[in-house]
Amino acid sequence: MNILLRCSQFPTSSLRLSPQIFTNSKQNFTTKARNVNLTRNMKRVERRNAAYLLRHSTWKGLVEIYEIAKPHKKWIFMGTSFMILSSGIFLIIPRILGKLIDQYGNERTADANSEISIKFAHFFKEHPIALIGLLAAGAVATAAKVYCLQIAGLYIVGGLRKAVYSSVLKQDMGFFDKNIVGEISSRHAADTVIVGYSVSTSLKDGVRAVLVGFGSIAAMLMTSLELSTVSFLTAPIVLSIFRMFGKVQQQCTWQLQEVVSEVNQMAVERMAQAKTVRMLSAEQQSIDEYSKKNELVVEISKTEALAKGSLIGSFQFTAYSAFSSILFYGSHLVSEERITYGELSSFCLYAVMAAASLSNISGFYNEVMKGLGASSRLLELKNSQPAMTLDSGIQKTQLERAIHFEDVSFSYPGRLKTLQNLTFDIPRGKITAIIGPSGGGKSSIASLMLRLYDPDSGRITVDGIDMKDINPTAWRRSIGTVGQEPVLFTCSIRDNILMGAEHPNRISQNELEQAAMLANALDFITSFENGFDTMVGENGCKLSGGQKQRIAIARALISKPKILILDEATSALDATSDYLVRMTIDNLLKYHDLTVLVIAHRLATMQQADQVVFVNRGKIEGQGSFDEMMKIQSSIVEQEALKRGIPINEQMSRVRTSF
Ligand SMILES: Nc1ncnc2c1ncn2[C@@H]1O[C@H](COP(=O)(O)OP(=O)(O)OP(=O)(O)O)[C@@H](O)[C@H]1O
Repeated sequence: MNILLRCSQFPTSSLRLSPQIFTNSKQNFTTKARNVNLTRNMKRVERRNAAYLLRHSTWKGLVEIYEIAKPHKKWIFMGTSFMILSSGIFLIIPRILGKLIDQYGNERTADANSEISIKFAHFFKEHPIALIGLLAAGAVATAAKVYCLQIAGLYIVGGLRKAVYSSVLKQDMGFFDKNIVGEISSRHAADTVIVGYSVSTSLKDGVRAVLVGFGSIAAMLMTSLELSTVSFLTAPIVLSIFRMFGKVQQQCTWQLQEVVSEVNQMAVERMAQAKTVRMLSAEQQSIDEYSKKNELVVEISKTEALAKGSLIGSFQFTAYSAFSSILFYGSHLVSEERITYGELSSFCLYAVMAAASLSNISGFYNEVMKGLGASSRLLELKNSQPAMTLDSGIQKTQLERAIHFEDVSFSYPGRLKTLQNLTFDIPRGKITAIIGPSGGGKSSIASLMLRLYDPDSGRITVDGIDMKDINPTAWRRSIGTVGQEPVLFTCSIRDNILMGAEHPNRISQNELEQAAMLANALDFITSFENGFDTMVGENGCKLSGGQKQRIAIARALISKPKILILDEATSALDATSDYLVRMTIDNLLKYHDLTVLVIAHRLATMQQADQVVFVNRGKIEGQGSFDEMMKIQSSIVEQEALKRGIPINEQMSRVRTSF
């Protein structure tokens, strides 16, 4: 019975509250503190975002995006063709309009045969409806261009998103221990939007802006060299204004993205964990924290708005000054008959087009750089090579003799030794119960058995074959696993159970019901109005703890595994649910020919085991049959009890009542 004493010390993880970090936000938020905070946050954000994105804006990413874009070149080709057509039409129109204006006056006109635009002007003068037709053709070409390139952009981003998602899901568990899932999912969600926007902007507007920009500058030069010189004099002023305010605005945009994503992340987390927030009465605390972060958003937005306003204002000022100069000087040239009214009109239209295109090019450049920065982070995820590949190695799906742990040591990244020199067997067709205090390493043994991690030293063999040589996917498929805290996905009961099957569409309703019956879940599932199609809510929030547990058991059984890993629930289930889950597990353990590793917390489970392994602080401290273990453990239990100054008899009675 001494072993029972030991077990009483296992702190049940009953109310495993999510590790929320509610920072103390009750102190007064003075202006000074706010400013210090703002500056510090801005600096941090700047370091993390703007600098990162810019420094990582390499053109190398373009090559990879090109590879992803390759299968969709049909759309890009069609879109580019329509773009050239529409740009050509809209570039020729101002010239034709200028010539048309001249046709109506007595101004000097060039020889009708000397220029194609004059021929067009003659033609359109005779057939004005054709001019409308040409404009309509340009508009249709523009619409077709936008459609094709938008589709191409969507395919490219979809491809990138899929590549990143599948790469992330194939990473080894160490990757998830080292990286924060929130950050990865934000990269996946937010960065793909930035890349998507950048790709579609570059394809749709960028190339067009370059084409039209250079085309209109060339047309300006061809129309009048003198007027072009006057216009180009304003270019350095416009460029320096763009540089100055554009930079500030760009930095603010990056900072905003980062802070807004932090605010969102916090809000989503607190809303998703509303129950925990309510239990901690932390509503006001969360609202205060949210407001504090929101203030930062407003502060950065103010700077951004100021930069944006100054940029637009200055641009308007320079643009109007430039146009006024063109008109004044142009009228002077017309009066001296050095150019015609028509030429002045065409020139003005080309100047407007050039200014708009130059402004688009600058925005396009920023978008491309931002997109490249974001894509480098995504490509880093996409190209990240897992230490353990998912689908290579020997296809071992049956256990013939035993799984053997041979002097196995293991530690999680950044942790001291979690498991040390473990040697024991999990024989085929037997029940092995792992017992021991909380944090001793029981679940880590199960993780190694599933090959979620590889040992640092020693080895695990399956029928003599090193587990490192076995195909991890095939091996895991042959094992049914029920965790201590069942995780359900936000879908129907049916889909949750079928998640455990290799080929879900080959599972019949009968097989589904059988698995649910074995898991003691059929009765409550059929009592629901929608039966197996009942939606379980986010992480199964619409079900009780015991129901979730039984669905997780059904999921583990759906593929009829010959090996089972059960991490016995220690969560506080209500009496009936607890009883039903216990019954289910007890029934499963009676099945013949099933190899079971059970992380046991109950006396009844331990008693059913063929062997019991006692793990404490990462070491095996005892191993044998249940009865043998009771004898071996006595001295350890007594020592522990003495250390804590608890009379042994008192501990014994406490333990007995807990089982
Ligand atoms: N992913 C991880 N990264 C780093 N350390 C971990 C990780 N998972 C577990 N640990 C640490 O490894 C040690 C063993 O944990 P493990 O979950 O195996 O214990 P356990 O015996 O199953 O505990 P319990 O009975 O409370 O579930 C603990 O100190 C724990 O903090």
